[in-house]
Amino acid sequence: MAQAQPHERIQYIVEGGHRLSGTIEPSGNKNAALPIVAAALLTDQRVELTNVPRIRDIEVLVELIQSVGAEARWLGRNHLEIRAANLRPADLDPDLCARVRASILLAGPMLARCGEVTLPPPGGDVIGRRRVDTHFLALEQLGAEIKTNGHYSFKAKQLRGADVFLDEPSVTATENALCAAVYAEGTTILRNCASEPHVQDLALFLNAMGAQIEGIGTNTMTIHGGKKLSGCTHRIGPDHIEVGSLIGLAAVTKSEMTIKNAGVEHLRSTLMGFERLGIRCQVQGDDLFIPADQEMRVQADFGGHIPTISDQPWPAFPADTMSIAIVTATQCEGVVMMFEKMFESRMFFVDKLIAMGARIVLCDPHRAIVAGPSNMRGSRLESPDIRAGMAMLIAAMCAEGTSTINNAQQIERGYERIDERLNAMGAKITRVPARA
Ligand SMILES: CC(=O)N[C@H]1[C@@H](OP(=O)(O)OP(=O)(O)OC[C@H]2O[C@@H](n3ccc(=O)[nH]c3=O)[C@H](O)[C@@H]2O)O[C@H](CO)[C@@H](O)[C@@H]1O
Ligand SMILES: C=C(OP(=O)(O)O)C(=O)O
Repeated sequence: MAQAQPHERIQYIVEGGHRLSGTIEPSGNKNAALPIVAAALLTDQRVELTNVPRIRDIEVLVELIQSVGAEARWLGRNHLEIRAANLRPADLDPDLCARVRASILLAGPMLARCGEVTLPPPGGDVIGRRRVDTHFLALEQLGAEIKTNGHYSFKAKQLRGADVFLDEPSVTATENALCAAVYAEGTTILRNCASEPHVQDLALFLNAMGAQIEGIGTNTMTIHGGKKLSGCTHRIGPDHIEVGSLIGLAAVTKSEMTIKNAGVEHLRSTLMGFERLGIRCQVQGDDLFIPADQEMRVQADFGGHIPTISDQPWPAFPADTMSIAIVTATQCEGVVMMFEKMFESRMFFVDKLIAMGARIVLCDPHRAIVAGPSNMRGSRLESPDIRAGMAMLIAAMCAEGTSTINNAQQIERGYERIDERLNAMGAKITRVPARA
């Protein structure tokens, strides 16, 4: 089983120029599974989760919940059982917390169950400043006292419902606020909240546990708190970011691909973004069929003007699909502006694509102009974050020659057995573990 161990460094050696064909199913959504695993701490009863992606971020979070007293065991490859009968607000391992952004998601559930928790700062992708202010704003208004001294200490004698207006629709802050609000006495209204598919999935999970959350999928949720939460079984929804990655990959390698159970209800903005690059997918029930013969021509705006693909909070084009859209655009005819509005360092990886032959001007940290198509050459690459790493893998697969991607354990933070699953469709990726 290709599963990186903590501290293990992974290298991918990728032979470019192979077409893929076949059927693939996306894994469960990483960013849904993470808050849901954390939210399983809200009940002392047994929770069963299926379709859990077996990725590094989940393994780390499972270790973290075990360290505060939860029992967790894998019943199958993607089937996780959690029982948090006895929780203690123990010290959390700073190294583990620093490995994932999701460690911050323990704040809401631990505060609810134990009345206190101290968290070392979270980690996650280094793609720009990762604010925690919105988490503090929401939890404070729900009754928490927060002290920061290198670590973040949260305490609450009694969480109470409140009318909370978030200063920005932060995904993980909305998730922490939801977990605290379902436990709080009284009604909470969360305004300007995030509504990504993973936020929706968490809210559906909490409702399955007995919570009463209204407005799921909108930017105002009302939570009638204080209900006794019980155990439940929940299936994690498909990862729309992985689906977007597969669309880009199929298009640039001229592959015919069917993505089974793609979760098409959450793909409108993604499909619209790729359509701007001349890539069209056919929706067949809940499957997505990607034909091999794509137009791959940038669709100009009315009047022949250069179009833009920009990300924004849901339901707009997802920030985590931006790096994939950039690498895909290098293979499309025409000029397009890529506008990353949310993170200030996410675009820096384009220098690696430029070294491979891509024609990209990085105008500033947020905007890049891509002119295609370019012939890409195999290269030595270093993956800085999950999505840039996936973008590099895609570039390597359409390049002439062989590429080496170092730091590929970053890719495995978010994509389960991606080498095996792509090789099964005709890719040539060799995974080489190397001790740090
Ligand atoms: C574990 C997890 O779920 N991680 C996801 C979560 O991170 P996370 O919850 O950390 O991201 P946030 O939603 O808090 O914010 C992401 C970035 O966007 C900025 N921002 C946010 C809202 C807004 O209206 N304007 C704006 O500029 C924030 O200041 C921040 O720089 O959501 C991000 C945005 O979808 C994703 O990239 C991450 O994969
Ligand atoms: C930025 C991401 O993840 P995280 O927030 O966990 O770093 C991502 O999934 O692209």
